[in-house]
Amino acid sequence: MEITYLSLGSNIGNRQQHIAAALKKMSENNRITILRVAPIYETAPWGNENQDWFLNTVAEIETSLTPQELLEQLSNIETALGRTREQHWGPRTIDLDILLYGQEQINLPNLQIPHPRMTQRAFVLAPLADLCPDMILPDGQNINTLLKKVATQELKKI
Ligand SMILES: Nc1nc2nc(S)n(CCO)c2c(=O)[nH]1
Repeated sequence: MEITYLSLGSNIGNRQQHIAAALKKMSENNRITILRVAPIYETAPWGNENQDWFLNTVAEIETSLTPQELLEQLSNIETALGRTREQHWGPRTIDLDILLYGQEQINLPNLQIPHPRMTQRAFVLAPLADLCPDMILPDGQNINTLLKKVATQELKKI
């Protein structure tokens, strides 16, 4: 069993409901145990600023699924909740990203762990730091140092 951190985000429709529904579907998988969920943040859109603000949080889970199996389960949940992949980095009903899978470092065409952009994103680092204030990433970076670097990205706890 590995301790895994997931990013959840939504910026279409009832954003809080989409996040709650995704967590519920995860909890219904008997190979996933949700241990803790960070506070939810309202966050400025990153990457493509020309879209609505998101709600984001991070969930800490324990899973016996392999990283690839977990990715597949998360994709199934996104589809079940009406995710359509129109625009890259565009609006979405729900987005589930694997941030960390234990201390593993994975680099496959369809799966990079730790998430390659997580250190650039306040909407990931802030809730992750709520759960793990002294986290050191597998490559040795300190979460508090990283948080300072993204301090200009707007977000607020709801
Ligand atoms: N604030 C914010 N900006 C984002 N840009 C992208 S892409 N995404 C989707 C996650 O990759 C988000 C997000 O979840 N939150």
